[in-house]
Amino acid sequence: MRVSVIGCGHLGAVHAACLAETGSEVIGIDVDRAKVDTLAAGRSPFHEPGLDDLLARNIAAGRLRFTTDHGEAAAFADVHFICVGTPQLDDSGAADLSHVTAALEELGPRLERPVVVIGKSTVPVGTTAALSETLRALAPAGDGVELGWSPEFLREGFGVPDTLRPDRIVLGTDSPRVEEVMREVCVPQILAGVPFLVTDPATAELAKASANAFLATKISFINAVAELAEATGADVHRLAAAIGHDVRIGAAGLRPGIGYGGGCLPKDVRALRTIAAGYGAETLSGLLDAVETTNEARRLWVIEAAEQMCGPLTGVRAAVLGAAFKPGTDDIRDSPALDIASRLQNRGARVTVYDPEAMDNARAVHPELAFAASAAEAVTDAEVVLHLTEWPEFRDADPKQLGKAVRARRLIDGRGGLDHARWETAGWEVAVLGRGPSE
Ligand SMILES: NC(=O)c1ccc[n+]([C@@H]2O[C@H](COP(=O)([O-])OP(=O)(O)OC[C@H]3O[C@@H](n4cnc5c(N)ncnc54)[C@H](O)[C@@H]3O)[C@@H](O)[C@H]2O)c1
Ligand SMILES: O=c1ccn([C@@H]2O[C@H](COP(=O)(O)OP(=O)(O)O[C@H]3O[C@H](CO)[C@@H](O)[C@H](O)[C@H]3O)[C@@H](O)[C@H]2O)c(=O)[nH]1
Repeated sequence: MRVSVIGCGHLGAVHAACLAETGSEVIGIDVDRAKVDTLAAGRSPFHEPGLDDLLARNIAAGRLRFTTDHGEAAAFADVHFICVGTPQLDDSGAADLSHVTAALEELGPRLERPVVVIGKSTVPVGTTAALSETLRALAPAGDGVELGWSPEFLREGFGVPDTLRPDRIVLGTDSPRVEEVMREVCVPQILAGVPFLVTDPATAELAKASANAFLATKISFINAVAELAEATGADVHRLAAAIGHDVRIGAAGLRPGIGYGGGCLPKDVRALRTIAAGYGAETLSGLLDAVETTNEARRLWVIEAAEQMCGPLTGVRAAVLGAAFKPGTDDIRDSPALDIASRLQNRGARVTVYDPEAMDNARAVHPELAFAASAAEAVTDAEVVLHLTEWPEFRDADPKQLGKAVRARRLIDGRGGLDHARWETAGWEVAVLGRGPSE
């Protein structure tokens, strides 16, 4: 099948490469010329394991190309996937749909024959219904152009395997033709046993928002329990392992720490809260308020832990290990690590950051911070070291060696995963989120 993917960022570039890998002929379109050039050269513009290989192989095989020209996509494809960004609009928390409408305004007037358009971006409930009319009115083919929504659930860092073998595919449509076309595109996944769920558009849109809200709630739940663990001498990390064995709870997404960040969970929780409040669904908006407040509280916990250890932060040299919003990516959107680094700096600390992948992105957005070329360089002369993104190289670091470089052996582990006994044996004072005073 001939498909176009409109918007080639973290979602779209992976989607385009995986569609080509599973046999579609694919054209990717983005308004960002530099991104298109990088992709066309067979390289990913961001760190996503496995994506470079897929791009290079499928471009070489002639199944995948990239352009900035929406007209080329309209002429080529029978199905178009919309993968543009839907960031937070403003302080209200609502989603900004301007990229989605711009993409449809570029594409729509060029649709002269019947085609199917499938939205994959995360959008508020009701979007498909509203935009179906807009698209039909724009397209010369009129009612022959049908819009469905199939929200995406991939995780950054696992984008390729999550797309090739997702947990499920959800399609929101009332149209048998849209369903038929989507089933054809997804044949490899369906044959592999991936559940293919067809719902009305509103249910599909809300399923995506609810999935992210649930994931965020799970993280905030364990982080809220961390508060009580700290007060009572319990260890929330061991507690999480203990309750995670219950299959009804599950261990995934139950890692306590400095909370969730990234280009999705924070904005999607706020967008759903805003929608819920708008419909008078106050139980849900209240719950999501608490989820967000808990997430924010964990960032403050780190600042307070640093103050407890070092006293007033003015002039204190702090080494921050980690800048990406999680390991496995160079994405720094709404990164808890960088937010905390900035807050420490605002309180007078002299912060040096190191991350194995996200240095360029972090430097571009946070010129106020200092950056080091390695963990060893970052901790040199530090009076406190903060572990804020759990990259394997930090877990494997030798506390004895690092201890020789610092001015004071103080560690705040905001993510867990470090062998605290090993650090303590090497003479470090260790503060761990959610570990009570008895240890
Ligand atoms: N990042 C993820 O892991 C992920 C996973 C599931 C869903 N989503 C959702 O997917 C959507 C995209 O997220 P992302 O992380 O890929 O964002 P992104 O910012 O990485 O990529 C969006 C891309 O769209 C391009 N674009 C904007 N307007 C365009 C237009 N009119 N025509 C063509 N291209 C245009 C931008 O230049 C950019 O490259 C969002 O709704 C997000 O919530 C993201
Ligand atoms: O137990 C956990 C799991 C995650 N996190 C944090 O939560 C954030 C989000 O992590 P994750 O869900 O792995 O990352 P994303 O790549 O942002 O993926 C989420 O957002 C995507 C965009 O909507 C969805 O498609 C995915 O299903 C959903 O997991 C990160 O800051 C993590 O550090 C925790 O603190 N504890």
